[in-house]
Amino acid sequence: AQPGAPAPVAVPMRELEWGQINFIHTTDTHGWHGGHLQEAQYSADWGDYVSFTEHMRKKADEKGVDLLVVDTGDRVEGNGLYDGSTPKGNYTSSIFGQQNIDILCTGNHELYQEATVDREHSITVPHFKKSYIASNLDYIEPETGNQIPQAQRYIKFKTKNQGYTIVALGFIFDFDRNANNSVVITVEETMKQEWFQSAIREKPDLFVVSGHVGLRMKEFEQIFRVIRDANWYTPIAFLGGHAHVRDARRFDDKAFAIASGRYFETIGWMSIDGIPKKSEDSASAKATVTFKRRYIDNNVLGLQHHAGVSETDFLTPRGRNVSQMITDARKALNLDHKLGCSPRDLWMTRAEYPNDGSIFSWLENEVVPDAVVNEERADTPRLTILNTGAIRFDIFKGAFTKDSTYLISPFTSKFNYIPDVPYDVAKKVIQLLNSGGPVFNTELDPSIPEQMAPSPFLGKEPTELAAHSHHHPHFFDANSAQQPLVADDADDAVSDDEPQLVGGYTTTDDLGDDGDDAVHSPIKFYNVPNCIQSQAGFPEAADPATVDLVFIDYVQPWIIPALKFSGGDYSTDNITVYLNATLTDVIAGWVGTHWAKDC
Ligand SMILES: Nc1ccn([C@@H]2O[C@H](COP(=O)(O)O)[C@@H](O)[C@H]2O)c(=O)n1
Repeated sequence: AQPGAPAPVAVPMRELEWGQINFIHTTDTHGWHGGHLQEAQYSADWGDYVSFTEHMRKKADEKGVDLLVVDTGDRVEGNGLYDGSTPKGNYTSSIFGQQNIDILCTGNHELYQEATVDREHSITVPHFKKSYIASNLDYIEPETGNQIPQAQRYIKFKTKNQGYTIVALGFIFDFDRNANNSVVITVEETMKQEWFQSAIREKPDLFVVSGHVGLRMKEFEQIFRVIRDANWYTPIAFLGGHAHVRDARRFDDKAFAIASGRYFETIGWMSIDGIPKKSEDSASAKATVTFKRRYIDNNVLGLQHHAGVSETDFLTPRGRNVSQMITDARKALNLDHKLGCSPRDLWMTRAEYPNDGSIFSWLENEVVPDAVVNEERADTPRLTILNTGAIRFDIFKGAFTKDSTYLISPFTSKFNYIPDVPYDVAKKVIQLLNSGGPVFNTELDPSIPEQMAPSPFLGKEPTELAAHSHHHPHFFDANSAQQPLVADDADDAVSDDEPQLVGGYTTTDDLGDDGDDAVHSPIKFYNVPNCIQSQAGFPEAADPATVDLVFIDYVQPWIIPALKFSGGDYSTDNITVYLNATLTDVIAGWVGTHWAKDC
């Protein structure tokens, strides 16, 4: 753990169950490789993780079983350790690269910016030459314009201890907001390609499908069906991500999937037993394959427990060195530099919106009206729209640092506007963006933020919108299977004869409700809309005739259609820059001016 991180407390634990092939899985770490410096439960850093996997590999060798370490993308964007450097990722690439990873693939956040795609291609892919898989992702070479696979399409290998043959694939969901130097081939198209058709006929003992894909999204379902049609009895292990949830899904009795949360809070564990060897067993149809899973809270106490080593023996030389690399990087980036002190906790989904404790109410009422201002248009009434997905994390009472600004909102999106829009037209846009209602009221799956958010147009889309129907602002679902950990509430106290529980993830998945390694008390959390809107510069006497319609550029694809739907005929020609600053800059500036420096 990093210096200054709070020490975790011992909690009731569920053990890991080992099988013949075991997986340790991270996903959606978003640069949190230094761990959580304000949450004891998640305070282990990437160095601790390196130590942990070294112990676990040794344990696997002693047991004569196999262990594979997997990462399924979105390693970038969301933490000062990544976003605070120039270029972004200057430190995290080498820190991440210290882990010995057997299978890894790309997430959508590795693809939003051209520079990120380039760095992935020139640093991470060659570093993990044997294990990086890009089944449906191409790279456009800047020098030649040639379209080439970002990495190998699939890998085939034999496991170290038992010699099982594995064919591993690495997908990203059908993402289409990727930078121009990358090409995402849809999963459906990919599966028609010759190499894929050969790969699924390789007759391995186990298929491993890694993917930056939510377990309930259509892509894993498609892949499962095609592999299963060609291989009736071969076990298939899916390792997914993107949805930021702990989850496990059963496809059939020989195919399971795990997703391992977000922000390096969770280390996923999946084990498979009863895998028949093709070379030895012709009756594989009869084999009973069992899958187990565990969601490990990422703190040193828990990692020591699972590794079965004492506190003094836990840190390996390599792991210790990685922790030091992180400490040095955080120092060089000045991430602990305090900008101000938050007077209270501000929650994304743990407080109702609108409410005093909601980060969105704070932005809407205090930050945006004050700090998203174009000085030349300051006297013109304005409506400013932000997608709630632009906010990535809570603010805790106390020091708000340079690091916090990136935890809250790391994106490079800036503010655009359309001037002088009739108020009667402009005011309807927010209603349209939010009119999809709560995700769980739709037939779509609740746990998939990007692809599955409902259309804000409730099936009445203007035709040009239909083509972008999965481009909706990130929608957080309050009723998803599991919830982010925060400190226990006083009123959650358990009776005297039960152990004191810490509030945290209480996951229910296709295998039941016993997946979390730490037994937690549950936490309530709430829905928030797709977008929020701030109003500023309005006259007191009456509504204005026209307003500037300001919006963060991420939501631009919906603005023109929404205006059209509201009776305003605009095109992208009417859109210009309002403020050349990111939300990160805006929040940092506001905090520096408004919050006290002593805490
Ligand atoms: N410039 C951006 C990029 C992304 N977002 C939000 O992030 C969501 C995707 O993040 P995941 O971790 O879920 O992959 C996306 O849906 C947006 O809400 C953004 O606001 N600005």
